[in-house]
Amino acid sequence: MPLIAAATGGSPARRPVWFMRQAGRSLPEYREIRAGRGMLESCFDPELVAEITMQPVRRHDTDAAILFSDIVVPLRAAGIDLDIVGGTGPVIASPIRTAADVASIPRLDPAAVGAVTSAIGSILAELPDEKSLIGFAGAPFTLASYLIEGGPSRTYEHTKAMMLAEPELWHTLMGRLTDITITFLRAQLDAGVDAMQLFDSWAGTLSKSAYEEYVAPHSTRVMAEVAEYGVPRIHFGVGTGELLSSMTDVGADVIGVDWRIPLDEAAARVGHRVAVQGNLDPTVLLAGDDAVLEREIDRIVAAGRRAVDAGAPGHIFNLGHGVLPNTDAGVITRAVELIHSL
Ligand SMILES: Cc1c2[nH]c(c1CCC(=O)O)Cc1[nH]c(c(CCC(=O)O)c1C)Cc1[nH]c(c(CCC(=O)O)c1C)Cc1[nH]c(c(C)c1CCC(=O)O)C2
Repeated sequence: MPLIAAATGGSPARRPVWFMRQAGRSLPEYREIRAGRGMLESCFDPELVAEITMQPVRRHDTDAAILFSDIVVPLRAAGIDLDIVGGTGPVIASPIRTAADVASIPRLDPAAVGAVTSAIGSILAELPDEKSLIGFAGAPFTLASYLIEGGPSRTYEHTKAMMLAEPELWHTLMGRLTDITITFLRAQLDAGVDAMQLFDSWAGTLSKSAYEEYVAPHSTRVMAEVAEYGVPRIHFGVGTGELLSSMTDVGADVIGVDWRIPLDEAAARVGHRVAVQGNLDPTVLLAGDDAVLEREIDRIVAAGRRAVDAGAPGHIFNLGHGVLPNTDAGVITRAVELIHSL
């Protein structure tokens, strides 16, 4: 599998590429199959999960499928009242702010994500041998930010207030979310996913010292509790240029990089200890200009080569964040062809 080879210092048969949010609104076949069905309800329908996961692999020939699910699926499965609102994201019915709120967070019974694990079985049966299935979970900090703010946020003010002013409560909350994340990942790993990605999408809002004190111990526990499976552990966040080395220290095998920092510089920041994944700006796919697409893909491929020449174990091509919903599916296919041809 090219993705596994690139993650582990091997020689991939071709340059591996997949895109965050490759399964989603950019695909007409996704919009059709999701019509009239809620996002969360879809995530608990094993046939739908398997079908949507496979759609971008069939259409674009990416080297990996990423499980169609969401970071709040294990929270919902544990019994937390929340919804995913189109155009907004996760919305929590009662934000978690007090000690009583934190104490009320349930444990996750692996049987409650049986729809996810059964979908994984169907996907693995259909996925060609050379393609990898990536499982994922939200990291404890990013989950905590949704639970505390009650939804998306620009400032994360309630989250940071709890972290700084009530550190004991914060660590109790993070401990519970860490348990849920570990259970969700282990269920996917037991079902046979080939690699996993921990999404700490919003960790970039934190200073390095806050990340290391309030977040890293919990993400370290997540990574340690899945290490025995021996599958590549990818760690990603947006705006995390200053955190890359701390996010590697928690126990990543691959560091996901957003578009703000060149891949070779990112690789140097982590001492070439781990493979790099990224990092085309998702808006490049919207520019509507083939020459721009070629030039920008060339730039990423060249930086990835320099990273590997300097000692990084490998480069997995991806975007710096998810595919934007307005992206033309044909442009994504063209990008994959280009990346494979270089
Ligand atoms: C922060 C976060 C969330 N969910 C996720 C993250 C981490 C990744 C990241 O940083 O983007 C993870 C996620 N969510 C989804 C996937 C599927 C796999 C894939 O990447 O293709 C993955 C990996 C499907 C989804 N998750 C969501 C959609 C869109 C819902 C729809 O199609 O109706 C999809 C395909 C909903 C969602 N869920 C969330 C947001 C911000 C949104 C978007 C809201 C919107 O724009 O409507 C929370």
